[in-house]
Amino acid sequence: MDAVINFFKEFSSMLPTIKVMDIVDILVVAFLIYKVIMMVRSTSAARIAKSVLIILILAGVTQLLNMYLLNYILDKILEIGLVALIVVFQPELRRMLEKLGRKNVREILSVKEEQREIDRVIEQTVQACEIMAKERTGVLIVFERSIPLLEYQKSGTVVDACVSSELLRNLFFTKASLHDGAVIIRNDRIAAAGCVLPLTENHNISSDLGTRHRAGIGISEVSDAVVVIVSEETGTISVAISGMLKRHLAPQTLEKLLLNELAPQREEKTRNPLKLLRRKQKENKDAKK
Ligand SMILES: Nc1ncnc2c1ncn2[C@@H]1O[C@H](COP(=O)(O)OP(=O)(O)OP(=O)(O)O)[C@@H](O)[C@H]1O
Repeated sequence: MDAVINFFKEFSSMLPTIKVMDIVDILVVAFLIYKVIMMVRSTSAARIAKSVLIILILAGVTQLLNMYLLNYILDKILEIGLVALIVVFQPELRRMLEKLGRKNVREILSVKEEQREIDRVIEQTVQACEIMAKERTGVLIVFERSIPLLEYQKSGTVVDACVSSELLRNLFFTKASLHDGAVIIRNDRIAAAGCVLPLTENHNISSDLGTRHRAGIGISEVSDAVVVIVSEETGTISVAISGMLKRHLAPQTLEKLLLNELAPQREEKTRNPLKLLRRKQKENKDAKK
């Protein structure tokens, strides 16, 4: 308790000495922390970041309580952990630095960059699904969220590529070697293709649904992933979330659903107004038919 009181006493004595540059310094650090949180949010990195935060808090508490041995061990864990983190997140760090090099200052300061990317990913996915539904090509796309799907990714082939309608169509093209199984999308990139997913054991689902749909529902039961399925037989588009399957979706509904699930903080009015207008016109036209 004394330590806490001392801390606040010291803090209040320091207040008059704070300069403008100190405030700028704090604001810059806060902004950088915010950017890092936005970047790792809803990824496996977020879970690891939480663990690091817990260890940091424990290290602080043990220092305050003068628990030297435990504090020493936690300090060592943090030292080794930092090196381990750099090794584990080497691909993500490399991608982040590459992105940083490509952006201008305005883009670096903008918080909308990640949102624009997820919008683009959704647009490309919907475009691909619409075409593949018409062509009767079977599709199984898994959007990873906070629960890592690494063990399922391992059953497939690493792709690590930018999401585009053309690439998705190529991956599911019936004569392509990776068309069987699922594509996993992580952090707005195609992480892997040809992945084997767990089948649902739910006996209540419609008997006209085969293994592609069962696999899509299965992975949505064991994780928080959003799964898009296109039936090879009927061309219908479905989405599985938390073990529930929404069937017979129009491309526009699919887009709305994906935006809701994958970019919930996004408001309609912040999206490209021209695109919204075009979509509205198309919806009106479809309604008149
Ligand atoms: N466990 C699994 N993980 C990933 N993909 C799977 C799995 N099981 C089956 N699939 C995919 O589903 C395909 C078989 O689909 P099947 O026709 O049995 O299912 P369906 O739900 O009736 O789909 P469709 O309506 O498209 O015919 C396989 O070729 C494979 O690509």
